[in-house]
Amino acid sequence: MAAHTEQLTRPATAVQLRSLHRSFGDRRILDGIDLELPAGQFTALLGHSGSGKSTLLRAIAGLDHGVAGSGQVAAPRQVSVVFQDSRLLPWRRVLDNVLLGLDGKDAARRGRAALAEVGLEGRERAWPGELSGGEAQRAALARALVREPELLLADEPFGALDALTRIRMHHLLRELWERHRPSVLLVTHDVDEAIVLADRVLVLERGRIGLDLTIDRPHPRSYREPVLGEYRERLLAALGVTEDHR
Ligand SMILES: Nc1ncnc2c1ncn2[C@@H]1O[C@H](COP(=O)(O)OP(=O)(O)OP(=O)(O)O)[C@@H](O)[C@H]1O
Repeated sequence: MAAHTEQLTRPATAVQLRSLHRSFGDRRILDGIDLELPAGQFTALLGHSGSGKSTLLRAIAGLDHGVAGSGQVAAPRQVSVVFQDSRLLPWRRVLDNVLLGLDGKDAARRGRAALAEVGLEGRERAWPGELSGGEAQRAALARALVREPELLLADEPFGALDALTRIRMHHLLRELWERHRPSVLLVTHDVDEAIVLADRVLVLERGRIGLDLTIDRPHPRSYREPVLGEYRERLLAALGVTEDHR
């Protein structure tokens, strides 16, 4: 059985993984991961398709009960997860989706404020089917943020969006992070997305963290900054992408 997720006692550290293993049948996906994510850090996780990024994220979220494995996972109690699709319930209006499971007199006001923060003021009573892909992901972000998570786990949240919407969402996510300062772990297959958004980029490789890179550049960053090219080269090399493959 997978290890139980417990609350960390050291608030300076958001996530602590010790010797994390996960397997499906006889295929070992995560092979002894040791990792610490400091509180409030924006981290991206890269890796080839099938390298185990989502498996790692689900282990941190405590969403992998029944998966074979061992090791320790410590993570905050307040965790929100955003996926590639918004997972809004189609039969509930946007605000009701954001508020799902929230109690308290203040909940509706907080939900409206969260929707305003992601640029969806006035769409509270819309049905999810009336939203564009980008708007639906905005609503998913509002639903995540209204819970004031200490840790935001995002599994390719912009993977299904067009290039322009994606860039707008990058700005939004970074802005929201600056305002709320949760720890973020963003799973992506997009090297540029990782470099522009995150202050630390991890590469998952053969079940381990193959590269742990600090991106020490001020924000906002542009894709075209030449200095980011050096980080890109290092990450692409870690992913095994050489000039010949581009
Ligand atoms: N429930 C499952 N049962 C069996 N195998 C699984 C299961 N979930 C994932 N796997 C396998 O584990 C490996 C890692 O999957 P995972 O989804 O974590 O990779 P990923 O890096 O997120 O991939 P992608 O970038 O394509 O989303 C894959 O080979 C996948 O087929």
